[in-house]
Amino acid sequence: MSDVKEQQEEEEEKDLRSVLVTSVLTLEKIDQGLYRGSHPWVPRSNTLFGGQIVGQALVAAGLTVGKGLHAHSLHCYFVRPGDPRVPVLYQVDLVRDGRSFSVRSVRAVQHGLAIFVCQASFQLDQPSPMEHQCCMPEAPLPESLLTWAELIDKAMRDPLLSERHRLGLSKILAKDVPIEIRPVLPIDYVPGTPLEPRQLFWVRAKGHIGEGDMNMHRCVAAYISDYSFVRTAWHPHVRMPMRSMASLDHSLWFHAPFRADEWMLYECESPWAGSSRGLVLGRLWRRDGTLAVSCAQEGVFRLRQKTPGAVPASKL
Ligand SMILES: CCCC(=O)SCCNC(=O)CCNC(=O)[C@H](O)C(C)(C)COP(=O)(O)OP(=O)(O)OC[C@H]1O[C@@H](n2cnc3c(N)ncnc32)[C@H](O)[C@@H]1OP(=O)(O)O
Repeated sequence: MSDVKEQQEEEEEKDLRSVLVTSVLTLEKIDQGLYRGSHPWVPRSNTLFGGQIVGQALVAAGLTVGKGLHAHSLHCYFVRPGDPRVPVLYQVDLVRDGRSFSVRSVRAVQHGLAIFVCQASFQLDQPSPMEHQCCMPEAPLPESLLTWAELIDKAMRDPLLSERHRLGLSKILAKDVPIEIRPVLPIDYVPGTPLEPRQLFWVRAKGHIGEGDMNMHRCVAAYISDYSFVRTAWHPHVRMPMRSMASLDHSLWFHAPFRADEWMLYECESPWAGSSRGLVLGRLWRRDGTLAVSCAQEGVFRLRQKTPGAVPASKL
């Protein structure tokens, strides 16, 4: 094969690789245990996407552990909104290296202040006869479902949709998110329709990641796991006007190997909301029914108090 053709093929292969791996989760090394991350995608809130910070922090921690160690859990707090105008610095503290486990503490900093802190633990592969898991919920296969974008496109063709909602949906469509979603349960295209505090959707990274490093698939899953997660707690309350919503913390446990560029079923459920907070629990399933990842997150929801005049007449 000629050099030019080989180079061309290499370039094409590179283009097919997920942008999550080639840019979002590629960190620049500044010094020992110090890394810099950039943000190719910024949500409409104009603060940094929590999943990106979690994913990048896990990449930074993983760069400091020995070969053969894989992330099995991490526990994070989002303490300040991230500023999309400047990069994020990740400072990794090598807390302990034991025979089986290595623990790292990561502090994400902008403008000299912590925006995020987390602890991550890595383990050498240690098979054990003690094994069990619960069952994957039943769901139609992803190939039989419409994508989120197709569903929104369909909703936008509804002649009864108001101009305001049409504009909102077109903004969602315009977002170039590096993940693909196929909802199993109905989603709230039209704001104001209360739903169960539950979500079920197939999800995978856009593009090809390949077998690669198991830690990279875990970092991609960390990114994906924050997408649309916390709003599960908001589903039954959408009629209450909201001033702001943000994730406060995020925890992940990795159970079995998986590929983040292959379809996984994301099961999200909110068992509780109160005190301006909502708790969401999640499970990422491999399509063969293996439980790959468990997650938990609490979010803060600041609602506008209804004025006494807003009480419906039927309740007076
Ligand atoms: C939703 C998609 C999922 C995501 O990815 S979200 C992105 C990841 N998460 C984040 O960026 C959250 C980062 N963390 C934070 O911003 C703060 O920790 C968080 C959650 C706001 C809590 O902070 P606080 O302790 O309240 O901090 P603060 O005093 O600086 O206030 C921040 C804003 O909240 C307001 N606030 C605080 N207590 C309040 C209250 N009781 N009632 C109404 N408003 C209240 C406060 O005025 C301030 O508002 P503003 O920003 O000045 O407009």
